[in-house]
Amino acid sequence: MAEEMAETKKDGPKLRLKGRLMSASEIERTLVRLAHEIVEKNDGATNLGLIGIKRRGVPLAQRLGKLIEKIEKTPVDTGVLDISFYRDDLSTAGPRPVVTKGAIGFDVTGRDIILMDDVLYTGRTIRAALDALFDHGRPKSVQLLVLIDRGHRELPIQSTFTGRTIPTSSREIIEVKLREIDEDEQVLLVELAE
Ligand SMILES: O=P(O)(O)OC[C@H]1O[C@H](OP(=O)(O)OP(=O)(O)O)[C@H](O)[C@@H]1O
Ligand SMILES: O=c1cc[nH]c(=O)[nH]1
Repeated sequence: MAEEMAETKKDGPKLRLKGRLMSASEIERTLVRLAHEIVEKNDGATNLGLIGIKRRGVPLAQRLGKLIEKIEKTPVDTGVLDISFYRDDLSTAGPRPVVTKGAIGFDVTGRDIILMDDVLYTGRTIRAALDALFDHGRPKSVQLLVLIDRGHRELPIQSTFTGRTIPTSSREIIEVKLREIDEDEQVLLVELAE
């Protein structure tokens, strides 16, 4: 652990690395376990549809789709929800998640949908994603998968499938790095340096 090591995000606050929470192989093993949990809970994969929330939920959904296909020997529909954050001067709660209009990639009506994201924090992204999902159709059910649950919920939202639960302080940040987006693969715990 390189606790004294500090990194500065471009044009962002100074961050101090506190430690690595997951390596690439730990992420892989966790996704394999989650794929088995999904299949077990849903009694197979025939009615499943996986939806990744941009950005890092998308490669997670694609990877889990392939893992489930390997287990069940049946292809699984995989789609995308694009959520952007807008800073609203009237908001006291930080940037507001807003869904960008765009196709999910398959018809969600009647399906057992699994929404996927890398980090669950306040729950506001998932709330926006649920609103958007129901604008696209009426799923039979919606389950939530997150790689990391770091606590600090501001809404009554919880994950159905959780990679790791990591209690954090509000000064800490979970940085999930996935090779498809970051050309790196690990989960880091960082802290605002001042
Ligand atoms: O529960 P919430 O408080 O809504 O926070 C969780 C969201 O925050 C992160 O997105 P981030 O803002 O880091 O964007 P990015 O992953 O697309 O860079 C993460 O990917 C989740 O989507
Ligand atoms: O710590 C956090 C909080 C929200 N989103 C992240 O990616 N990390």
